[in-house]
Amino acid sequence: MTRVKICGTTTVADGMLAAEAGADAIGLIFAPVSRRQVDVQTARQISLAVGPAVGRVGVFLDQPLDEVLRLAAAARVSAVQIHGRVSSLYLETLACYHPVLRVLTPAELAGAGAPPIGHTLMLDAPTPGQGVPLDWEALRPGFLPGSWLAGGLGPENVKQAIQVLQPAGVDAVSRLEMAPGHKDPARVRAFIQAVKMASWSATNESYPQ
Ligand SMILES: O=C(O)c1ccccc1N[C@@H]1O[C@H](COP(=O)(O)O)[C@@H](O)[C@H]1O
Repeated sequence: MTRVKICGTTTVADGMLAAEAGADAIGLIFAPVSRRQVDVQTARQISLAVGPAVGRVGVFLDQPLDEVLRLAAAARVSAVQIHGRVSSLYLETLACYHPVLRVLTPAELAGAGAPPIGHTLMLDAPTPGQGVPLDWEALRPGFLPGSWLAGGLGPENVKQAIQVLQPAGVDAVSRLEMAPGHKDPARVRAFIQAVKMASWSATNESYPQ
């Protein structure tokens, strides 16, 4: 079953929207460059509102390890998503505290081996959060089992992405919004439904009739 994360959550209402629509996780973006950056007090309120059954993924880009740990703890996240160039020690240290969703670009994937314990890989565009899809067919040879997929996913194309790559999870934001940081409820619901239908089809079509 492909998991689904709805990212760029900036309000309790949008967090509850995703949770009630069946999202497995929501993303709370702390990267200062993001138009969807959420303050840590609001993030904690969102985490507490959606409750323990929904993953809360803190999203970071080019931020010091101590800042990541401080924000992650204060916001009550259940995992951290790390973009950008960081050392192995940075990632190993972080994995002592939180499950790590390590984001790689297609170019970085070429040289990456299987992730260490506590890490899950996610493929995303070089500039995240822009709604630009990756070339899924080109990714197919090197896409590691258990990896997640992001980049330009929406209700209209996620079924094809799942059919091509069978990702363990999918993650989206741009194509689910009315404005940066503000979700379109109908598109969020349609995206989650499309993921679940595509995942169900892929599972059941593989069984011998
Ligand atoms: O969305 C952002 O502003 C952002 C900023 C910095 C790091 C990550 C960001 N978002 C991530 O981008 C992908 C999905 O993007 P899209 O659907 O193509 O718009 C997802 O991993 C978000 O966590």
